[in-house]
Amino acid sequence: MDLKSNTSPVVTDPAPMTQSRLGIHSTLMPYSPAGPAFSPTLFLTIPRKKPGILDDVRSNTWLDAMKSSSPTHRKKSKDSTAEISANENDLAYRIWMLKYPSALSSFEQITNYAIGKRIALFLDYDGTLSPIVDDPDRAFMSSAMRAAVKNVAKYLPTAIISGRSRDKVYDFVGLAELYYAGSHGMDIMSPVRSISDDYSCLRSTDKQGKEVNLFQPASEFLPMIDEVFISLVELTKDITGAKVENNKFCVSVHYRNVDEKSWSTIGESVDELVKRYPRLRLTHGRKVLEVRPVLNWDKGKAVEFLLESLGLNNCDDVLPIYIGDDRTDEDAFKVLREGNKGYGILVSSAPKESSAFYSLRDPSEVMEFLKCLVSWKKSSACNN
Ligand SMILES: O=P(O)(O)OC[C@H]1O[C@H](O[C@H]2O[C@H](CO)[C@@H](O)[C@H](O)[C@H]2O)[C@H](O)[C@@H](O)[C@@H]1O
Repeated sequence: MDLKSNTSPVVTDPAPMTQSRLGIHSTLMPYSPAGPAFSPTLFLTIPRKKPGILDDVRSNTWLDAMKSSSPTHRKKSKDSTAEISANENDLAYRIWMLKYPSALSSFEQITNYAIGKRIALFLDYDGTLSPIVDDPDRAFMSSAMRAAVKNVAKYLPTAIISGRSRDKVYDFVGLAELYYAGSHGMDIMSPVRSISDDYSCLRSTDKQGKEVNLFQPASEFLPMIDEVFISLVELTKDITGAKVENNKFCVSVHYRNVDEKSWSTIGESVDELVKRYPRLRLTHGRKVLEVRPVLNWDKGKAVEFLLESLGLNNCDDVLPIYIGDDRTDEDAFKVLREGNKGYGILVSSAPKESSAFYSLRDPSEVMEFLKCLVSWKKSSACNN
């Protein structure tokens, strides 16, 4: 992951990615079949020195990383200094958008690439379909957003890939016509279809009683994750505002509502605990620490798995689009960019380094984008 902690609001240039800096992604040629192949070795080699806390972030200290982990909840002040800084932020965002153009203003460009192809849509949940809120149990998506997702799924194969448990994200979204991957892709329900022997799936049934494939590469970690969940609840019980969420194959420790003075306490305690489990690692997202198995599996691999399960891999007539807002979504953006397969769209209201091609400011723009896809599909159906 190549997210850099930066003192300047304007991000630094990453290694050259495409020839374009102005949104003309001309290297996204018709799908290249030479994308990264699935490695049957799921387990990562555990390094001699176990990664320390928040090793996925290049930051001076992990406390800095915890502080910079979400652009939301900036205090609004009325004085002129705040106004100047708001203007500077706005300018920085516009400059950033030269590199990550709005997927709405670039819609025609995107659909031009999609001519003669089927778009496969992958959506993150929190911060993408639902706005970031203080209480993770109340991160509801609006009914307008649900209608937009339902509508787009009539035209395009659509999957949700979330850090939440699959059941929980299903309950939030409530649409049976989608495909769901929970626990950052470590729990995927997909249609029954014969797929590569590299993936060992179980046969199961979905909530409607239909036969499905269940892919759970971290299943052996279940007892360990449950044990760690219980310990984390105990460990954080006296830290006001801390919340521990069991996401089945990973655990989230939320510190959004914890007084900043206690962030180091919470970070240290979680780090200490995870050090006792060499097969677990600690990453972080938006005001959340995440305990996950040391496993060569992520949202990027989940996209590849779903494309294969849906019969959409190895086709040069498929254009995958992935929309997400968080660090874990970068794995999916990378798979699409490096395999020259499709587009990542980063949802962010602040400049940040990303492997995505395009950007959208917030969930309301995501909804707009989904509606545009539907209108485009409808009009292209009329024209054919
Ligand atoms: O992959 P995602 O679907 O984006 O899930 C990532 C994490 O999202 C949730 O936490 C985030 O959203 C909460 C509600 O808006 C917010 O309170 C929290 O600060 C955010 O980090 C979810 O609760 C986590 O379990 C997911 O891992």
